[in-house]
Amino acid sequence: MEKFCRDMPKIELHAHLNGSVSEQTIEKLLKRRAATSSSSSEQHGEAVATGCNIKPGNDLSLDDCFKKFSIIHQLCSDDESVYIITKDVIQEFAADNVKYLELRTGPKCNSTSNMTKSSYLKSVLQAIRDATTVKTSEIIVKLIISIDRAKPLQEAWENLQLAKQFRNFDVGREDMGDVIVGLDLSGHPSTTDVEKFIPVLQAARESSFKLTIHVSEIAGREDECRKLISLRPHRLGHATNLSTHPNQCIDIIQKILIQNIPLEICLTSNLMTSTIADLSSHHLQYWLDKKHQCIICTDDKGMFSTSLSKEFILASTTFNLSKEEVWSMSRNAVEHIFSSEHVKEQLRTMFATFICD
Ligand SMILES: CNc1ncnc2c1ncn2[C@@H]1O[C@H](COP(=O)(O)O)[C@@H](O)[C@H]1O
Ligand SMILES: [Zn+2]
Repeated sequence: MEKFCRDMPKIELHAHLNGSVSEQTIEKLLKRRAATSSSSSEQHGEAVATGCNIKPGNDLSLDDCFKKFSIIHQLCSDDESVYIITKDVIQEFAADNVKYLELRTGPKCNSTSNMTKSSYLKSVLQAIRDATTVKTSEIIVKLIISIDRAKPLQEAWENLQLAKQFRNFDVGREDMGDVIVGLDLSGHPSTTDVEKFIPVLQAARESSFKLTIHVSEIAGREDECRKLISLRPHRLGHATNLSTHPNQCIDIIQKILIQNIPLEICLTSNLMTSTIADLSSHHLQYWLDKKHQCIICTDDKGMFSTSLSKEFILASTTFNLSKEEVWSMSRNAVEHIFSSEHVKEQLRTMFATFICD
């Protein structure tokens, strides 16, 4: 099964750029910083001492996880490092037989390095172009712009503006349509007052962007989830706590089922952030029993030392899935990508002609 999961073509639809940075790339960035600056040695020390990877078995909280994000953000605070991490992340997904990747990130600025949100985004897009236009590349990469729920509303409007401005940036694959395909709402789930973002998400929808929203990653977020689902998002991230108290959330569960909104499932992430007690109680089983569309994803492969193959292996061992079931979960993700019918058709053909034993 392990070989099968590694060899099988895969579709990754929930991967945060900065959370996907591998240990090797972090080493590379630390060396680069050490070579180019002497004043930031404190930052190196902090990053190295804390370690950017969360090791299995640690008693972690989402707070720890978000502290680590801010360390990675400090390390990737100039255009060149943003370019490096994007290229590396794409190559690592490609090496894991990911054939289509929807990477997501929130544009950032840094006055010390003169990085603007716009230059950040350009660096990401140039790296997508350079990583995917080499002859050996078989991966198609699209971008989703993240709105951080912990940041001010103004930032969300700026992100939408940037998404519109750069949606058809030339990444050398005109036949594949726009490179920016959607918007995401994510960030620390304990921050409240997410309703304020609804008009931005609505406007994004009206501009033909697809929407994916992190919902119910922690308990007690049913009311906000109800409001966000009324936007009719195209996919949902996590939805961890809905099935834990199905009676209180039955209306939400019904909506997800009736509107057929696929769920992006991130097993290791949920386990490591302790938002589930253990894998056997993971909500994937609940939704599979209802024959609902679930997409296996990594969330933050660097942060959680995982890969998409590892997530499929974990799903198959935890929930006793056969090779056929694993294959069809991977194949069916094609139907939920944010790209055009033309791209879907290419991926359908790729799956149909792939020989996997
Ligand atoms: C673990 N569960 C999670 N829940 C919510 N938001 C998460 C997340 N994992 C990652 N992010 C969001 O993605 C950002 C890092 O990527 P970018 O800097 O945008 O590339 C984090 O700062 C957070 O806002
Ligand atoms: Zn996420």
